[in-house]
This record gives sequence, C-alpha cells and structure tokens, in this order.
Amino acid sequence: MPPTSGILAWFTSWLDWLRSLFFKREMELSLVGLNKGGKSTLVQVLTTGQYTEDTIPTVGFNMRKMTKGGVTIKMWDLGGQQRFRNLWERYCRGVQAIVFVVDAADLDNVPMAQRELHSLLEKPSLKSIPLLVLGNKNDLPGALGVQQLTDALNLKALTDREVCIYSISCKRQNNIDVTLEWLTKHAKS
Ligand SMILES: Nc1nc2c(ncn2[C@@H]2O[C@H](COP(=O)(O)OP(=O)(O)OP(=O)(O)O)[C@@H](O)[C@H]2O)c(=O)[nH]1
Ligand SMILES: [Mg+2]
Repeated sequence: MPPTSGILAWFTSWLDWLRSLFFKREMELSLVGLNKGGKSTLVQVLTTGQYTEDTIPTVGFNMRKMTKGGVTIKMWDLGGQQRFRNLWERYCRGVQAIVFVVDAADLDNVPMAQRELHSLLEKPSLKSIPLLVLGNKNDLPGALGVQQLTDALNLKALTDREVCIYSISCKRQNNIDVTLEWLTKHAKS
C-alpha cells in the first residue's frame, strides 16, 4: 500500500472514532425468517466480513453487537425453525427495525415465508416498526429478484410501516453495503 493511502486509512478511522465520541447512536434490530434463510450467516458477514458455510441452526436466539460509523447495532438473531417462531414477536418489540431474511432460491418455501411474515407483522405490538426484507442467496440460479419477491411476499399489503427490500448474497457479499447503510440510517439519534 503506498504511504498516502495508509495515512488516508488511518485518518478515516481516526475521524470515525472522533465522530463516535460526539455522535454516539445506537439501534436494536431483530432478524427473523424461516430456518436456513441465512440470518446467522448475515450476522457473521456483518460483524467479521467473513462468509462461512458451517453455521449451525440457531437454537432460540443469539445476540451480537457491532459498531459502524459511530452506530452501535445490537442484533437479535432468532431461530427460524417452527418451534422458535413464537419467540419472534417478543424479540421484535421495541426494536428500530425488523429484518426479514428469506432464501430467494428456495421457491417451495416462499409461500410459508409470506405467511409467517404477515402473521408476525399483524401483531399490534409491532405496529409501524420499519421492515427490511432481504432476499438472500441471489448467487444461486433461479433466485427471485426484488420485484418477484415483492409480489410473492405480498409486501404491497404492508401499508402501516416503512418497507424496503434488497436482493443480497452473503456468499458473494453482494448488497451487504447497502444493507448496512439502511440499518445505520435507522438508528436512534
Ligand atoms: N448459496 C448461498 N448460501 C448461503 C448464503 N447465505 C447463507 N447460506 C447458507 O444457508 C445455510 C443456512 O444459513 P444460516 O445462516 O444458518 O441460516 P439461519 O437463517 O440462521 O437458520 P436458522 O438459525 O435455523 O433460523 C448455510 O448452509 C449457509 O452457508 C448465500 O448468500 N448463498
Ligand atoms: Mg441462525
């Protein structure tokens, strides 16, 4: 690395640190969605920058924290298996954002994802909490894109909150940057 870019990198991280001293912001979010969608993989990619294949199914939930540009993000990574879905509401109450991760290439399970998403969001306690839908695994052939997922998950019916959707790949680290940007924008100021 030429010395100038080294200095620039150092200066940028120093600026980040300085900003974090004066503008401490924080947010709490919950990751929900059917099992095997890639929630824990996403947490791994966000916190370490590394993609690993060997995640194990989440039992109950895990909590991870990360700091980015002066924003501390507390993430509740919930288990997606049927028996853990009744926990989702409790861990979504009071968060600044609900992140719904769906395996965009698992076409057989998209209808079930649609049902689980809508049955969660109809809970009065979760009214108006912003929703970010992530169509994960867009590296796989046949994965649904943003428009197709918007229709399949009937997102247009969700009119009482802000809804955003991205097509991502944890494996290829595709659109992870815009995801993180959306999240930090939703921190408490
Ligand atoms: N091809 C591909 N596979 C992925 C991607 N992201 C995650 N996976 C794989 O999908 C599988 C499930 O990932 P997890 O992160 O454990 O899924 P989860 O949503 O946390 O599952 P539960 O904890 O059971 O709810 C793993 O084998 C991952 O390697 C991706 O972007 N592309
Ligand atoms: Mg998991």
